[in-house]
Amino acid sequence: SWGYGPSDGPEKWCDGFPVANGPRQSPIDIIPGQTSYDSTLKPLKLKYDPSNSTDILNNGHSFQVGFVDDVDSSTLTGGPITGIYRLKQFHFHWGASDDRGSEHTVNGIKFPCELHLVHWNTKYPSFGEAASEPDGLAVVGVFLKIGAANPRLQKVLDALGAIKSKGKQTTFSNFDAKTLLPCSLDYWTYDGSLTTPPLLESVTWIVLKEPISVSPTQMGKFRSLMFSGDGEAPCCMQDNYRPPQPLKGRKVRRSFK
Ligand SMILES: NS(=O)(=O)c1ccc(B(O)O)cc1
Ligand SMILES: [Zn+2]
Repeated sequence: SWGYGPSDGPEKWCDGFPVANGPRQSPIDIIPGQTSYDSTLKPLKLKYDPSNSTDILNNGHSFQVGFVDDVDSSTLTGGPITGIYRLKQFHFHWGASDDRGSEHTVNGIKFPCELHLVHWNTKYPSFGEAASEPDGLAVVGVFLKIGAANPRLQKVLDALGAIKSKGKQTTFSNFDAKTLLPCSLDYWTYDGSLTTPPLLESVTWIVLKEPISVSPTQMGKFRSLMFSGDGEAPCCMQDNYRPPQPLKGRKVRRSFK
């Protein structure tokens, strides 16, 4: 299946997933000077119940923290979306070194890491159904910038020892995803896609302008994970990011002046 190497990486994904060359692919390079302020955009409302994180999983492409999503306990409302979207999971993308790793870029600048909080529209019966609808998903993207160690992030990183290789999963309860958000919820928004196969064009992207901090040592913890499973040739999980894709005429709006 697909990966991030020379033989199975982003340049090859169009072979198995032709939508890779579609009209609303993600990520993109955000050029702030070319975005339009939209005063009709509402403030983002993220209501995350700290008690409903469930597990942490190495899925062979990243690691993700899962949430109970059979009730409206952790939700996204407001912002550019209408209705209620439920938090399903969050995960990250990062580089082999601190000079790259984010999927979205700003004026061509790459950050060392990017957090994605994945939500699905409750007008559809499940995540799987929503993922194939043009208004099915909303992903909040948060940049991580090198600076002081982030104590809230450290709680997630301390669990990585138990999920080093592909397929490993362990319980991860009572984690409040809100603690990973920056002070300001100012954002850019545009219509896009999943950034990994199946690359479905069902995502309203909401990229926060303010990054959160991560230390070089903490970045090293991300890179201690493996793409590979137990018994396979060990392959460090790093550079698991798709580069920016053509805008193809799309408008990027911003919620702030
Ligand atoms: N990287 S992303 O947030 O666009 C994303 C989210 C979910 C899935 B998925 O559930 O397959 C794939 C990519
Ligand atoms: Zn992602």
